[in-house]
Amino acid sequence: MGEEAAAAAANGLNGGSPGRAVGGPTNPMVTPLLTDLYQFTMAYAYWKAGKHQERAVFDLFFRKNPFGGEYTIFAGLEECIRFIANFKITEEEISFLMQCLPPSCEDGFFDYLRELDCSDVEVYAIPEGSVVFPKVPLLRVEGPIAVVQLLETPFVNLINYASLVTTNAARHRFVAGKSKSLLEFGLRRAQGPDGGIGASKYCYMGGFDATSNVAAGKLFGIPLRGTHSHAFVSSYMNIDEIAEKSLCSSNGSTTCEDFVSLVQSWLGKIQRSKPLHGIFGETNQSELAAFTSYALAFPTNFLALVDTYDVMRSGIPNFCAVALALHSLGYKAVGIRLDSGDLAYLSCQARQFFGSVEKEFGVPDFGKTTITASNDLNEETLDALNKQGHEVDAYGIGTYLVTCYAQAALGCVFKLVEINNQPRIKLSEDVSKVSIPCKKRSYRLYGKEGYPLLDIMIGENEPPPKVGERILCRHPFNESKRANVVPQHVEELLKCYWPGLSGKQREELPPLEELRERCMKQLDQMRPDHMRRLNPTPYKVSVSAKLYDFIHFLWLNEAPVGELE
Ligand SMILES: Nc1ncnc2c1ncn2[C@@H]1O[C@H](COP(=O)(O)OP(=O)(O)OP(=O)(O)O)[C@@H](O)[C@H]1O
Ligand SMILES: O=P(O)(O)OC[C@H]1O[C@H](OP(=O)(O)OP(=O)(O)O)[C@H](O)[C@@H]1O
Ligand SMILES: O=C(O)c1cccnc1
Ligand SMILES: [Mg+2]
Repeated sequence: MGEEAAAAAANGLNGGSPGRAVGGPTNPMVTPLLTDLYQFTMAYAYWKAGKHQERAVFDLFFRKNPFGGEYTIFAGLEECIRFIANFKITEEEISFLMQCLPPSCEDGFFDYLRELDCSDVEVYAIPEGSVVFPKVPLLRVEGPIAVVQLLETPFVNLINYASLVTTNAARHRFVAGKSKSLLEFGLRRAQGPDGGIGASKYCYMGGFDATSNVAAGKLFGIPLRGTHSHAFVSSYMNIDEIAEKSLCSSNGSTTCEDFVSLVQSWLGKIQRSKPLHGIFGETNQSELAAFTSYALAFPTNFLALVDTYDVMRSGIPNFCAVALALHSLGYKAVGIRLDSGDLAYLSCQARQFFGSVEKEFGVPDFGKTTITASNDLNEETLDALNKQGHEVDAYGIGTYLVTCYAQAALGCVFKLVEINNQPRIKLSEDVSKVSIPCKKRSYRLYGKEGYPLLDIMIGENEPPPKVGERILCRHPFNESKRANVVPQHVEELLKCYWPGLSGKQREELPPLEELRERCMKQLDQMRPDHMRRLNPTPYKVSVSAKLYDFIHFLWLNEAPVGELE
């Protein structure tokens, strides 16, 4: 740490911003060089023209909600703040940049880069974990144009996937329902290590209960959960492999010297029982060996993967034999995992079997034994299971969740909206791609029933909407779409997360648990028709009458008039 940085840390400052010191990005690959080359070439051109210190305002926003839905969850803000709080180009990186840029680039530019940090940058953002909508800035970044330009790529990178996968997780939670456990099992299928770590963090934010990813558990304190794999089951050849057979009872009062025989005697009882008789004959003994061995290792956490050989003819009766043996020693088995076949049918069959065991052997709550399902699950399969009726208590979801298979990217963009207090606009043939100019404020207006009605953007110096006061809200580009709103509650969306030299109070970065709670609460607050999977109602995003007029004035001003011959 350099002298200045050390002094800043000692004062609880980072880059001149008051508040608790902010640690570095989770991924050490997130450095100032994690940007596109053109950001550095533009920075040079700004510097060469003496324009690099001009004050610019950029908005970071997306244009369309993902997954065919009408909402998105905003995530990735903390990592952006961690990045700018520690933004410093090292001498080694400067040397590399000298090689990348043309030899004609003057040394003075590299001296400028050496001194560069984000102390003069201001970042206003919607709190992480919020429900957000297209066109409304998630971030408003102000500062000297050259440095803010360098932030474009890392900011968009840090927010795009984070928001996409959080939204994906929230959508899975919505279909699964609140009572089900959702376990993220995607690490092996994620797009590399960063994809895996990010997926675990943001799926938790979006409403998952736990992850199998141990590193994510350590980094973020996410609850860790897991079962075992088919390899564990098929690694056993027969029951004689188990050498250490003794198991102490749960209260420590007795020791069963031969747990294997106890399991076998319970299997015999299940086989001889009238109500269960006929469902199965001989079960697979190597599977029984695997389950018994696992129970000996984890008597208080016994959970078995039951589909290696045959779910109903082997896996379930073998599981029950081990679970009943554990029960006779005072333990309670956790449950089973199904990883193939018709999960609706098999979960119902398994539940029925557990119910019969409960009755037959008088084991309280055995019928409620947890059933976990996995195997290429996604929103559609969860929805199909709901429609068919099932008995699954927990889902382990990997590939479709973490790779965001249903949509490759969110498509966040970073657009210049003002320079030197002059509003700027980006035009496009496609109206939805026209940017909304000006340094703006955004508000969420709530109606009588407590639901958010719409988001409105206004010019920075316009008076904010007030509770009980009618305000005209206009579609930014469609003249005929407008509505008068009398809000019952008004929430300003952009808060100061990095004050630069403005002297404003900086919002603290809440722990992940709090972001998750915010996300759950916000989703609960939404009007149900915006949330439904099929043909959801679009949420309205609007601008004030004054901003509407200004957008269209600037549009006409900037767009050349065509000539027809
Ligand atoms: N009841 C159900 N309704 C709709 N989809 C289901 C149901 N049960 C399972 N699925 C899904 O159907 C797919 C079944 O996958 P697949 O055809 O590969 O069979 P499998 O059960 O995995 O067979 P295998 O034993 O060969 O692995 C998975 O995506 C799973 O999530
Ligand atoms: O199915 P996903 O949603 O990606 O969830 C994770 C999967 O990973 C594991 O097995 P893996 O897929 O590695 O092997 P398997 O399909 O042969 O069981 C597990 O059994 C799940 O099926
Ligand atoms: O713990 C599990 O069951 C698990 C973990 C990762 C992937 N598949 C399954
Ligand atoms: Mg699989």
